[in-house]
Amino acid sequence: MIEANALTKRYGATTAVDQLTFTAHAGRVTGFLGPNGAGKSTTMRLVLGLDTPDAGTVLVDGVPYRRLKDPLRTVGAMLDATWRHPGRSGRNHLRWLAAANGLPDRRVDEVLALVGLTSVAGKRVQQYSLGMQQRLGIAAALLGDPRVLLFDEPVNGLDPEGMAWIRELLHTLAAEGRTVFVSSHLLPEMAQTAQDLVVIGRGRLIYQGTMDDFVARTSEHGVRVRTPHAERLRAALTGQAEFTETGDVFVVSGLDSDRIGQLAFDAGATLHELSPISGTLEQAYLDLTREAVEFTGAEATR
Ligand SMILES: Nc1ncnc2c1ncn2[C@@H]1O[C@H](COP(=O)(O)OP(=O)(O)OP(=O)(O)O)[C@@H](O)[C@H]1O
Repeated sequence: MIEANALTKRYGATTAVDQLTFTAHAGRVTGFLGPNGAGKSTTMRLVLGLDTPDAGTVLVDGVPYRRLKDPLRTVGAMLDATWRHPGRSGRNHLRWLAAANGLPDRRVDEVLALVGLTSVAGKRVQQYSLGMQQRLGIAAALLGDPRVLLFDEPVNGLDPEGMAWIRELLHTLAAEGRTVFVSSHLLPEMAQTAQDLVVIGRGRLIYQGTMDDFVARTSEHGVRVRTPHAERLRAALTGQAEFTETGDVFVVSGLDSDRIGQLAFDAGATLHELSPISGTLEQAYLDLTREAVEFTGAEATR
């Protein structure tokens, strides 16, 4: 479990993390979302004791990182997958990490197998593709068999196969009872990966809860209806619900599909389609973060 309580970090005049309180639970994949500059990387660094908070606390399985007796056995992280040790092989990189942290050498081969790098373990990391570097970063995070895992943008630059592999791995790690805390800018990918969400904007919490509840908040709800009898349907819906009309397609909000079907039937309007529109993570996210976006599109393109 990761528990942040009123966590605050300032850099000069910038408050990167502002009174942030959230919990990432064991046995769940928690997605960490926020616009650029919202404070995600800073938060992850605070969790890992790489930075000191100005106020508040963050605990990893009940203990501040710096007081953990065996940090690598408690928490593993992949913050910057492109960091590498030029000239060293993947296996030697992990051996070096294991030795520095008092972990058994045999664990190196176990994690190499776990991430599918056994056959290239002797190759120099310089020659690794981005996908292989990501896998090596994940292997390093898993080295101490930790209960808590943090991944910053683990699918960045990966092909669909690589993304599917990471998704599967994160699900497995959570199913084993671990806490998995992961940031990503790829919302459709996150929608398939995370069960819980922590969303921040300008360093502050704007949502904490389940993915399902978050998506249910979206304004993109309604029912799509297609009819050759637009006039009859329009008359039936007027005063009963809000709707938009484009050709023979109506998008109705405020009534469920059972009720719309009944109204259409009573009005003698044949329906060729009656389908609820479910919200997407992307829509819910855009709705919620609109005001919290630090750099608007206009500013970002300057
Ligand atoms: N070492 C630092 N010195 C000064 N300012 C910093 C430092 N690290 C972060 N910041 C500032 O703190 C804010 C939060 O940055 P952070 O990198 O945590 O955001 P982020 O959500 O990870 O962004 P991105 O999605 O772009 O990676 C930004 O305004 C950033 O410029």
